[in-house]
Amino acid sequence: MSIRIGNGYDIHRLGPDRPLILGGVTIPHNLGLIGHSDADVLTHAIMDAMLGALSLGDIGHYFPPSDDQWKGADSLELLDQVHQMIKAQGWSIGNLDTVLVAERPKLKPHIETMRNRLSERLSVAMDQIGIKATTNEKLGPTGREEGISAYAVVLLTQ
Ligand SMILES: Nc1ccn([C@@H]2O[C@H](COP(=O)(O)O)[C@@H](O)[C@H]2O)c(=O)n1
Ligand SMILES: C[C@@]1(CO)OP(=O)(O)OP(=O)(O)OC[C@H]1O
Repeated sequence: MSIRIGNGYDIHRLGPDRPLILGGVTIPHNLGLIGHSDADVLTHAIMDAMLGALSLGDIGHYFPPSDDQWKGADSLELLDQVHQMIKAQGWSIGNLDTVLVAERPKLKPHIETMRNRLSERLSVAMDQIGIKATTNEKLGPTGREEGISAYAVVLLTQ
């Protein structure tokens, strides 16, 4: 068996009149993430980790923010495309693990829903999807609630 590992990171600004979508799940909050797409920072980090594992570049290469085609894009649909790319090369997801950095809202009540949504979308078991949340102890841009960031590590097997 061959294995490959990749990591991904993303951050998006928070602002009013936007939904907060994380891992394909809309989370009730007074602020949402701003982006050209739906700004699902968790799914973006996961896609970059999947691409990185196979040295395929990053999501901006495939879905340029300058292209109107991706305006308001559902990041789960982009995830489907990235998943197809890795499957086309004969790779499967071994597991993935992620960290969400958000001062607010409390994400713990939504983590199982996110894990479930992503495991269904990627056709893997829930125990292959790790999602953790932490505050940034009020430090830096995430600590000041200017944005939410996400880190992801993905292991691929062949
Ligand atoms: N947005 C968040 C941030 C954290 N949590 C949960 O709280 C725990 C403690 O967080 P600290 O940053 O104070 O270490 C963390 O382990 C998460 O379980 C959360 O639900 N939502
Ligand atoms: C998926 C894309 C598409 O515009 O989403 P954005 O909302 O622009 O988010 P970002 O993480 O800044 O860049 C990735 C883009 O490719």
